[in-house]
Order: sequence, then structure tokens, then C-alpha cells
Amino acid sequence: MTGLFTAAQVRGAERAAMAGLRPGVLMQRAATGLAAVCLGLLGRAHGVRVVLLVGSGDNGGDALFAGAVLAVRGAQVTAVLLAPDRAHADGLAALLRAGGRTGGAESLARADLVLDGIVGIGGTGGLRDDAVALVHAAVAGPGLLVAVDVPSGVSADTGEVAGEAFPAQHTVTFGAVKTGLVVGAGRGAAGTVHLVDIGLGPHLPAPDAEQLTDADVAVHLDPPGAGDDKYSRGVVGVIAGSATYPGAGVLCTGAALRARPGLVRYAGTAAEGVKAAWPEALVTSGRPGAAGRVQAWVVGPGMGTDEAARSVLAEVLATDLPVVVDADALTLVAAQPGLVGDRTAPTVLTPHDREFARLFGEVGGDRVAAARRGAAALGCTVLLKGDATVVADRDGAAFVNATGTSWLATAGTGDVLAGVLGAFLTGGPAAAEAAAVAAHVHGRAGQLAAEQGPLIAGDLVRVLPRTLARLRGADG
Ligand SMILES: NC(=O)C1=CN([C@@H]2O[C@H](COP(=O)(O)OP(=O)(O)OC[C@H]3O[C@@H](n4cnc5c(N)ncnc54)[C@H](OP(=O)(O)O)[C@@H]3O)[C@@H](O)[C@H]2O)[C@@H](O)CC1
Ligand SMILES: [K+]
Repeated sequence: MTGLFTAAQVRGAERAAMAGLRPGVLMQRAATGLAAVCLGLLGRAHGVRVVLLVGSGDNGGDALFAGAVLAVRGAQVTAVLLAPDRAHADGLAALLRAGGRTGGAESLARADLVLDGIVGIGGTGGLRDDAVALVHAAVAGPGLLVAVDVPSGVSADTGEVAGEAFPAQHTVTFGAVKTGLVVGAGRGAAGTVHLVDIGLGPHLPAPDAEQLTDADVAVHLDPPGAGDDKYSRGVVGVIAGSATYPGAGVLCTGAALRARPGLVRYAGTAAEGVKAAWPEALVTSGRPGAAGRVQAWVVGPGMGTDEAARSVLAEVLATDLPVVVDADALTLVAAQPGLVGDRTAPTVLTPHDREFARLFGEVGGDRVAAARRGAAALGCTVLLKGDATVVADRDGAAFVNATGTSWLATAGTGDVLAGVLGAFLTGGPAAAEAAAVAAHVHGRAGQLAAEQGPLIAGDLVRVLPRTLARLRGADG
């Protein structure tokens, strides 16, 4: 599990850590780690042209000290100071002693690497005009773009970008991963995130949110034991698709079957199509109650929003079983929130942004807060789909997904996620964790399928067994 932290949490840990250390020690650790990552990215230092963008805070100080390390190793380091009279004095002195120099924005046109030390966790509001001009010049130049701690312009807490941000290819962050580096616009601006340990660990509080790793997910992928049968492996009920458009039913049922082979029961008007595609599923064209015993329901993809669909949804939500509410079912819940709000059994809503807006109002720039707001409003779990899918529970626990690919933005992939989630909801973990596991698996399946080129949703179902096998391997 990777903990995600706010700027205030990191500052608190920094204060506590500093109490037992000489002044400047944490900055030295940060700068040394930063320089090491840069060396790794460049492959060498000698003769390499490095440009530092230096604001007036400690973020600029980190860049200057790292620049000094690189200069000692033979790099040609130029510091562009946004506020020359307020640049970190010791950092600037160290850089000059090491053979670095100060210069103007024109140096960016010949840079091999640009270090963005304009502003870190002390930033507020959008980037100022002088900083924006420098960022544009850096982007126009040939240098590799590396952000110090946080890409300037990104809110470390939320990932919001008010205006413009430094579009980093790599971000070297200190002490703890900030939530804003992995979610929303910040995720796009941060590129690959490298965490440098500066010794804050023992002083960090419980994280603001969490990110599952492959190893965290692997523990939920236990193979069947000798005593297992189809019932003990979990029975998922699927209500999706229609007689005219059976596709959603086929994808959702297939995903549930492939995610955790036990038993999948299908109920709905796409029964014929589902049976043809998945003879392993037990199908009925009748009501949910006619499907037989299930341990969790998935309801909604392609089921329509007419009165028949509404009454089926109401029947499922009236049970005391866990339910995944997706797609058309979300539209129905938006019109009648009491269907979910009155439940006591786990309910996972899986909206994309437009569906979320219909349920809870606009998502806005703070996606974790939005998911928490939705979960609290209906007393459920919300899985807010996106470039980084966010899961929040009614008690405020939150996960940000770490896997996926933009190739997943294609029809039917949501139906697959719903099926996978239904399967994991039968498996033991609490609803929010099950949703986070499903999002992680779905993202990894997308990455695997995308290795063969553009993917279609059916590819996700096909690669699920291989995805799960690979993830299981991460356990050891
Ligand atoms: N915490 C830790 O454990 C450690 C932290 N460390 C490092 O310290 C960093 C935090 O340093 P910090 O507190 O000095 O703030 P920082 O991010 O440099 O920003 C303040 C400056 O930015 C400016 N500014 C503000 N908004 C702006 C905007 N929108 N657009 C443009 N400029 C803007 C603001 O200007 P002012 O308002 O004063 O004119 C002020 O000068 C942290 O990110 C990490 O790198 C490590 O060294 C070691 C361990
Ligand atoms: K920065």
C-alpha cells in the first residue's frame, strides 16, 4: 500500500523530524536524492546541460543544492532565478562554489534536463505570469522535464491545476507521495513519480488516501483450495444488456466469470445472447428473484432506464446483498436516490463524471473529495472512474488507482469493470477495498491488452486470466 499525503501532513512530519536534526539536513537528503534520480535519468553528468528554474522558497533550494551535486560531477548547470534577491542563499552559494552559474531563460533552448524548482508544497493559486513564461520556454526546449517535489502549478493536496502547470516527465518527490501527484490533472503533470526517502516515515500520520500495489492486490487472488466448490468461490448475479443489445450482458458476465471463477448467474432480457457467449453462466430471462441464490449483484450496464428496468433495480436494491450499481442503474438512482440511501448492505456506485454530476453535482478539480462527498451523501461506496479512478467509502477511506492506460477509453470497458467488481465483492474484502482491487485489476488488464495495440472491451475479458496470473506472481 502506498500512502498518499497532504502538504500539511508532510509539513507536520518535517517539523517532527527536524526536532532531532541539524538545520538543513532534510534539504540535503532531498537534494542528494534528487541529484541521484537525475543522474539515473541522464546516464551521466559530465558535459550535460542542466537548467534550474528557481523560485524563492525551499523548493528552489532543493533545485540549487541538487544542481551543485550535478555540477561537481561535471554537468554545466545554469540557474534561472525568478526572484534573484530571494533565492535560497545557501543553495545558490553551493551551486556557485561547485562551478554552476546563473543565467536567463535562453539557456532552456539548449538544456538536456530542466529542474522545476519554481514552487513546491508551498504553492497557492495558479502559476504566476513570470513562472508561466519560463514553463513555456522549458517546454519549447529540448530538455527532459523533471519536477522537484511537485510540478509547479499543481495543488499537492488535490491535483488541481488552476491555470497552467509544469508538464513534468518525471517528478522527484520527498518524504511521501502527495495525493495531488497521482490524481486529476496533477497525475498528468507529474509523469513518473520517484519517491526519495528523507526519513519522515516514523513521523507521518495515517495517510489521506491510499494506492494499492500489485502485491496488495495479489493477496485477494488466492487460487481455489482443495475444499472449494463453485459456491464457495462466490456467486455473482448480473443484470445487464437487453434483448436488442446483449453486448453489455455478455461483457459483464464474461468479466465476472473470468475474474473469480465460481458461478455467475445472469437475469435479464439478454439471456439468450449471454448463454450463447458463456455457456458456463446460468441464465434466466426472468426477474432477479428467479436467478437463484447469489452473493452479490451487478446491475445496470445496458439495461435501459424504463419502468421495467427501474422495478428490477428496486428489487435488487431491496435485498440485503452487496450491489454494484453501474451505468443505466446510476441514471435511475439519480432520479430516486432513496433506492440506495435506504440500504444497509454494501452498495458500490461506479459513475463516470457525467453520471456523478447527475447524482451529486459537478466533480470539480478535487476528485478524491468529490468521491468522498458522494459516498457520504448516500452512505455507500463511490468508484469515480477517470484517468486515475478514485474509490471512497462513506467513512472517508479513499483509494486512488495506480494502473490503467488511456486505451481503456473505449465502449464496453465499464461493463467489464462492473463484472470484475461484482466478482470481488463476493470475495471477502470490504466494499471500498474490493472496488479498489477491481479497478487495479481492470487497469492492469487494459495495460496488458494494449500491448497488442488498440484494445476493445472483449480483449479485457480475454486477458483477465493472464492478468490475474501475473498479479498473483507479484505476491512472492
Ligand atoms: N516538507 C519537507 O519535508 C521538505 C521540504 N522541502 C522542500 O521545501 C518545499 C517547500 O518549501 P516552501 O515552504 O519554502 O515553499 P515552496 O514550495 O518553495 O513555495 C514557496 C514559494 O513559492 C512562491 N509561490 C507560491 N505560490 C506560487 C505560484 N502560484 N506561482 C509562483 N510562485 C509561487 C512563493 O512566493 P511568495 O508568495 O513568497 O512571493 C514562495 O517563494 C517542498 O516542496 C520541498 O521541495 C525539502 O527541502 C526538504 C524537506
Ligand atoms: K516544483
